[in-house]
Amino acid sequence: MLQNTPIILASKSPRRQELLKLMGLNFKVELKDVDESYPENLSPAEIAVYISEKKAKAFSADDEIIITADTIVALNGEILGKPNDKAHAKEMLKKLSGYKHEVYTGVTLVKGDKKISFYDVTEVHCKTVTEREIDFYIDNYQPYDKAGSYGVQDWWGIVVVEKINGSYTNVMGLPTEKLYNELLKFI
Ligand SMILES: Cc1cn([C@H]2C[C@H](O)[C@@H](COP(=O)(O)OP(=O)(O)OP(=O)(O)O)O2)c(=O)[nH]c1=O
Repeated sequence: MLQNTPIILASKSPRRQELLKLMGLNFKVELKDVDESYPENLSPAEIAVYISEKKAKAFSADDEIIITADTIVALNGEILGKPNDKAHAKEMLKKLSGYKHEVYTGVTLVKGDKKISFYDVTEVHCKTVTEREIDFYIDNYQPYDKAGSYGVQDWWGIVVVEKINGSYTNVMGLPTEKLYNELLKFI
């Protein structure tokens, strides 16, 4: 069973750690700084997978399965990563207000010389919000560590997201449904 399989989660994301715990998996966290630049000509799905593979290359292990991931927000082809500051977060959230966008999470699994990469995409519809509501959100929820400057798991998801089409956990940072199926290929 997966629960006895040793796993390294190579991610500082508290959401990813929370989701693996909810999956009942036995894992430890290892961190390394990785340059997250990518070639300009890639699609959003390819970018998410490319960066997750880049993160995986920084690690090696024979007995454990290494899990890396990268989540990006795409709005009409524009990539929204993590904001640099409040003004940048505000700019992103104003763009997301009233429109639908996609969230892509790329995942790479490595054990010894076996590697599997995949991604999932979720469509997220946001209601229109005012500048005051955006200021309130940023000041109270500090979404500086989140792609697209929002967390579907916090106020923005509870109040602003009207509907999603696809995996909720994928938006949070790990498509757990697909991840479970892919992990089974290693045992
Ligand atoms: C869209 C969205 C993103 N996020 C988070 C998930 C990720 O932590 C972050 C995207 O940045 P990532 O670069 O994917 O991950 P990270 O920098 O947090 O951690 P690491 O690179 O070490 O794996 O945005 C949410 O928590 N909720 C959301 O709704």
